[in-house]
Amino acid sequence: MAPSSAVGNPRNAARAIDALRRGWIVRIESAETAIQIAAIETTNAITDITGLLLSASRAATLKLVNQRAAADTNLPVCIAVPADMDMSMALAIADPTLDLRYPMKGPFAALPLQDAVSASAAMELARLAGLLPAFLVVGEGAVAEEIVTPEDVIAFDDSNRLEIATRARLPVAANAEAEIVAFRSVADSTDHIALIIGKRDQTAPVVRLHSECLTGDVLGSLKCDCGPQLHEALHQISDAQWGILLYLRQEGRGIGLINKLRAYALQDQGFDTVDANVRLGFAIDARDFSVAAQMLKLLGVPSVRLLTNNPEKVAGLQAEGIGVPERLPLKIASNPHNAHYLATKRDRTGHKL
Ligand SMILES: Nc1nc2c(ncn2[C@@H]2O[C@H](COP(=O)(O)OP(=O)(O)OP(=O)(O)O)[C@@H](O)[C@H]2O)c(=O)[nH]1
Ligand SMILES: [Zn+2]
Repeated sequence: MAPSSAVGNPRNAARAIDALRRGWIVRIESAETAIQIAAIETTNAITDITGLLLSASRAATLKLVNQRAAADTNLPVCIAVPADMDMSMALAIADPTLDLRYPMKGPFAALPLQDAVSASAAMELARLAGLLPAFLVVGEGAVAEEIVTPEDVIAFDDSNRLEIATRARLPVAANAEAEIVAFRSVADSTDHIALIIGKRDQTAPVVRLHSECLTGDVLGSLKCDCGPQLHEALHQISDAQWGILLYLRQEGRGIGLINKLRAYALQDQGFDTVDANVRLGFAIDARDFSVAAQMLKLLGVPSVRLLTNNPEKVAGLQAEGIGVPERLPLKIASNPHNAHYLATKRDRTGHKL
């Protein structure tokens, strides 16, 4: 289908995200066709199920690749409803973390995908809702709670403007001279935070983009390096003339807490951090660092000395017009629980360690 030039309405996407989290039916309408879906993990007892819509990588795990044209291997897949399917079987088909518990599944038959654009929009809605990208396809007899178009989903992503909501003094352990600035996100409830440390001058500040990690930041998880990186960054910023920590609400590299914990469950089964994300049906890294660029612009900061090992962060800021004259490495000693994770970041996602 040719991409439509229709202008989307982010409100429809916001309502669709809410509906999917509640287990309600959402109708995705494109110029030519419509598909009605409900998220497998939140829905119960929906009748008139005509298929299951799964991510491309879930299809690969379920050995559905052979049934599709080579050109389609990045597209979601719709499969026929297996005989006698109940919701626990649907969940076993959807959720890769259950594969060891329910190894005997299939064979499955792929159905022709009516509308690849709508199906891809469904995958993005799942990520935005923090849900597994796996849906029941519901027949036309059912009444959808919300109607959304693929353009609405794009408009939702594009509409995520930030504004400074409030600011206050916040003495922290690393430095008593700090100010916290809260940014309200217009489109969703992911409010971001900046902590400005030291006395502002004309030089480029030392800046850290820290993506939220509840397990590492709060619980002291040893599986990643987030907690120690956060504290090391605060100290390095504090040692500089001035600097800013941007605390970005991008839990799990943008797939949300629950999906990150599913990735951890897959890591318990032996998959590394990259393969776990892919197996769940997500990008390796779903973060959008333009949000950090927006925050810096609102703070009046045109260029930064960036504390990171991740070249994507440098590129992400530069792409939005923020100068990065210098990258400062952020080295943390590994422990037996995160050594493999850090090696994977070095070997598979280009981190400079
Ligand atoms: N999906 C997923 N997310 C993870 C995993 N481990 C950590 N994270 C998330 O990864 C993010 C941490 O990334 P950062 O430390 O900001 O960035 P980075 O890409 O490691 O780059 P640096 O700036 O070099 O630290 C947080 O959002 C964590 O929740 C994992 O195994 N799976
Ligand atoms: Zn972490």
